[in-house]
This record gives sequence, structure tokens and C-alpha cells, in this order.
Amino acid sequence: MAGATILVTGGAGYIGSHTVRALQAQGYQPIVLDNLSNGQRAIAAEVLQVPLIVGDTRDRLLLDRLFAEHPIQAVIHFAASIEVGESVRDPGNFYANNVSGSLTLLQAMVAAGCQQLVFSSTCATYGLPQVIPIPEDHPQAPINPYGRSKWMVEQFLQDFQAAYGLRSVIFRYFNAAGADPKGDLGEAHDPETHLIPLVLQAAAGQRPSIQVYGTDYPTSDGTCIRDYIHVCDLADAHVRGLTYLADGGATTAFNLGNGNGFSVKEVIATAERVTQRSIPVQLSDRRPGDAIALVGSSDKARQILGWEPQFPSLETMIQHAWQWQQRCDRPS
Ligand SMILES: NC(=O)c1ccc[n+]([C@@H]2O[C@H](COP(=O)([O-])OP(=O)(O)OC[C@H]3O[C@@H](n4cnc5c(N)ncnc54)[C@H](O)[C@@H]3O)[C@@H](O)[C@H]2O)c1
Ligand SMILES: O=c1ccn([C@@H]2O[C@H](COP(=O)(O)OP(=O)(O)O[C@H]3O[C@H](CO)[C@@H](O)[C@H](O)[C@H]3O)[C@@H](O)[C@H]2O)c(=O)[nH]1
Repeated sequence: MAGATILVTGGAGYIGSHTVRALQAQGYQPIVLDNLSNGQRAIAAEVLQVPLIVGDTRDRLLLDRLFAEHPIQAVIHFAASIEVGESVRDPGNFYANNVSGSLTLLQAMVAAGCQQLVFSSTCATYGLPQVIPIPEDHPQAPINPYGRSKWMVEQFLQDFQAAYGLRSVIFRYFNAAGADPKGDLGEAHDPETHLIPLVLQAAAGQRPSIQVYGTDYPTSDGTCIRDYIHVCDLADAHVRGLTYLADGGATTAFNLGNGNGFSVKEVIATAERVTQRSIPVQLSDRRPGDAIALVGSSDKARQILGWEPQFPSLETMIQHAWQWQQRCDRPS
């Protein structure tokens, strides 16, 4: 499939931009559709020099035009609203963007005869885990609108395979972290809500402290536990997902994580070691919608896709994110 045109929705965002680079490295021709609500025009247009169509996944006329004008072999669908806390405060916008946007895209794909999709889902679809590490066949019972929005789309994908033959790889990521080791791509959200970049902003003195959301969880130090996965390892999995679909693979879901859980306090301590700075901490109430612990088994992706994370260490992820953070600090 090298040389094939791949539509990447949300390709100006964090995981999408790293995936565009991985596609380019393998000889694919990515084109990006992004409404720039949370993405960076300069990253797409200047750093990656990828064709960027500024538009929305809910715009069916635009999608029909894109499929008519480009020989799109497959779609990688990142475009979504992503913050758990915001989904609790404003579920309407979440469902409108994540559910309607995905449905509009799927219908446009069917109309255009494009039959292969890689979809960004999340470990948040599992809800409160009954076993750790979580396998893919764990019951899905999301506890926030964000997770529910992704779970709904996962169900559409089963129906779309049965009815229209549209096949999908569903990736349930754990917590994306890190940055391209080259140093020119990374997480650039404004405002930022994710733990590691916020911790590094506190280390850099750009914010007075890092707030720890909840210290009374039933974990060893009272703070939430997450499984962090390097963004370049996520990007590599997407390229493998395309190969799986091109080889005729049926719709299925894969976890993408490292299988190691780190508490919020452990992340902060690791960041202090990496940056050699002390990071002021403010203990706060729990954030609505947060699961206590999310750690996944990714054996299925290893076995079926031959995927093996290249940067499994949390220190390395934070090191790469710190390199990116310092580059962003420098005047260009
Ligand atoms: N970051 C994580 O840890 C994580 C974990 C699990 C799943 N995910 C999923 O991965 C995907 C990418 O996440 P990310 O962290 O790169 O987020 P991001 O916000 O950096 O990227 C999403 C991109 O989609 C664009 N977008 C949003 N709605 C759109 C729409 N309707 N039409 C066109 N473009 C739109 C945004 O402008 C942004 O560039 C999302 O679907 C997210 O739910 C992320
Ligand atoms: O200032 C902060 C920010 C976060 N946290 C905590 O750190 C952990 C991680 O939070 P965050 O980095 O916001 O990620 P999640 O809420 O776990 O969500 C991310 O990871 C999910 C998969 O677990 C994805 O589905 C989401 O899209 C993505 O935003 C959580 O326990 C938060 O409560 C803090 O204590 N202080």
C-alpha cells in the first residue's frame, strides 16, 4: 500500500501529526483534514509539509468533494474532542463532534467506496476496570461522556462492516505521551490539560505549580494511575493497522499501551529527575469523570500487528516531551 493516499482527520493534532510523519516515512501520501480547533496549522503546513484541508468532519459536502478529488485508499480518523473533564461539563458538544462527526465520515466513506478505516478509540471505553492489565474483551462500560462517545462509534464500526463491508482497526490508546525525538513535533495544546505537559510547564516556571486531582483514591499513594505510551509508538501502530486492513483483516480492536501503571505522584517525581528541577505541587479535589487506574494489555497488537513499543520507558517519554517543551520556549 506504500504510495497510497491516506486521509488523516485531525492530522494537525498531537497524535495525528506524529502519524503523518510515520506515514510519510513509509512512502504513503497523507492528506490532512483538520478544523484547527485544537491543531496547529504550522505543524501540518510547515513542519510536515502535508496537504492540509481546513474543514470539519461534520461537513458532508466537503467530505464528498475530498473523496471525489483524491484517490483515498483508507482513512485514519483522529478528529475528536478529547478532554474527559470537558466532556462531563459539556456532553452535547462532545456527542456532536465525536459521534456526528464520525457518522458523517463513515457515510461519506460508504458513498465513495472507501472501505478501510483506522479509528482512535480509548481505554476510557472500559470504564472502571475489573482486571488489570485490561484485555480487549473486557466489558466496556464508560463512566464519562468522552468514553461513551468513542464506545458508540466502535459499535457503528461493527454495524458498518456487517452492512457495507467497511473494515476498521479500532485502537484503544492508553495515555499518549512524549514527542518525536527529533524535537520538532510534540504536544501543543492551548489551553493544555494533560498531565505531563502541565508538569513540564511547572518545571519550566511557566505555571506556579501542578495540581494533583485527587489524593484519596484507593491506590498506593492515593493518586490516579495511568499507562503512558510514547506517541511515536502509537504512530507506528497506525501504519501497521493500514497494512492489516490492506491484507484483508476484519474489524477488530487493539489496546495500545505499555502495561505499566504510574500514579500522578510518580509522574511528577520522574519529571523532577529528568528535568533536575523541583516541581511545586498543589493537592486538589478529584476531577469528575476520572477512572482510578487504567493499565492495558497490548499482547494482541504485538501478536497480530507485530507491534513492539520502541520507547517504553516513562523517563524517555518525559525526556522527549521536555526537549520539545524547551524548544517551544525558545523564541523562533
Ligand atoms: N491523547 C491521548 O492520550 C489519547 C488517548 C486515547 C485516545 N485519544 C484519541 O486520539 C485522537 C487524537 O488525540 P490527540 O491527543 O492527538 O488530540 P488533538 O486534539 O491534539 O488532535 C485532534 C485534532 O482533531 C481536530 N479536530 C477536532 N474535531 C474536529 C472536527 N470535527 N473536524 C476536523 N478536525 C477536528 C483538532 O483540531 C485536532 O487537531 C482523538 O480521537 C482522541 O480522542 C487520545
Ligand atoms: O493538571 C492535572 C492534569 C491531570 N491530572 C491527572 O493525571 C491523570 C491523567 O490525566 P490527563 O493527562 O488529563 O489524561 P486522561 O484524563 O487520562 O485522558 C487522556 O488519556 C485518555 C486515555 O486514558 C484519553 O482517552 C484522553 O483523550 C486523554 O485526554 C488523571 O488522573 C488526572 O486526574 C492531574 O492530577 N493534574
